[in-house]
Amino acid sequence: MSGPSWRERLLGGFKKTSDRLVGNLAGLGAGRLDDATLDEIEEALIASDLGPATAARIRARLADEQVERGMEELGIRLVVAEEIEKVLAKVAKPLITDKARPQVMLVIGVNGSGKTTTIAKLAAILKDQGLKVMVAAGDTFRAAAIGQLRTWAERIGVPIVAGAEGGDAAGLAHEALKRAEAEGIDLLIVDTAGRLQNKRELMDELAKIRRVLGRIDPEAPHDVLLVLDATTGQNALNQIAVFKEVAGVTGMVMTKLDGTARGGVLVAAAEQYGLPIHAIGVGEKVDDLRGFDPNEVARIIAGVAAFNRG
Ligand SMILES: Nc1nc2c(ncn2[C@@H]2O[C@H](COP(=O)(O)OP(=O)(O)OP(=O)(O)O)[C@@H](O)[C@H]2O)c(=O)[nH]1
Repeated sequence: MSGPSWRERLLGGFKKTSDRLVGNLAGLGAGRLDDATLDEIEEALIASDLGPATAARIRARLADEQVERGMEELGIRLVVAEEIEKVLAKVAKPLITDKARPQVMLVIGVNGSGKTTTIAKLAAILKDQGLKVMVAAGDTFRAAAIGQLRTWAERIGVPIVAGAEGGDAAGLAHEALKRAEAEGIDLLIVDTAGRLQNKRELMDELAKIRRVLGRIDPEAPHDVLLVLDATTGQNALNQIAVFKEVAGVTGMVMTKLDGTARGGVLVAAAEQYGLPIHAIGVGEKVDDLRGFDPNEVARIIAGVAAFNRG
């Protein structure tokens, strides 16, 4: 084995986030934690994209603990880590892949969020675990999206169902599920178009795909996975609201947590929506997508990964 470990990648991936949070908190704990200082801490946490609710809770906890003089910066960060962990622990849920045969997973998200790459990563990981995986190029809106998924499918060695650009996505999903059933596939992952600028069209298209799949298997799709690009910050949070409304999201994957200072948005998304977060992406390689340990990620974000608990 060569290359950095997952932990090293995780540390690298959240470095900017962590640096930003630590930078925002720098020097704030040197004096007494009076109201003005607590306000500053709360603002620093919000500036780090953690979301207002988490920031307010951390403020309240610091105030509650009757922290008198000289609360060290490190002490504050340990509290921050604990609170982040609590938020993440509620949503960090592995993807369950034994719901049905074939299990149908609809993958949604705006163009560029990392949808295709995430489908490829998931397909590769689950194939490695011994599942028979098939992908369907349901983003018929763009020829490039179809081509990109095809390239990935060939590289990973999983079957793909794809049609022509501009084809009917629901028809394609139907054909894919029929084939998946006939070929004894365990998991069918269906890509979709993510045209958020036209909410009505997107809603109609996703509803049609669901309807068509449901005709073959009333339980399908078993999962509706939303892929979010962490670098878009607040915009990613808005996307959750829209996709929840149009598609009944069952879980999320957050990508591009590497090289962005916006990793706090993972916490804000968890806090605000409480939807399961199945995996996070910290790079472009297959191995860069995984489920996560809330304690580990919280400590990395808060910049206390090197310190023991307690
Ligand atoms: N750094 C980094 N890049 C990522 C990650 N996930 C995806 N990408 C990159 O983001 C870009 C967009 O990813 P795609 O998978 O093509 O996104 P998409 O949502 O399918 O976009 P369309 O194909 O345009 O619909 C690609 O260059 C990916 O390699 C990640 O976790 N980290």
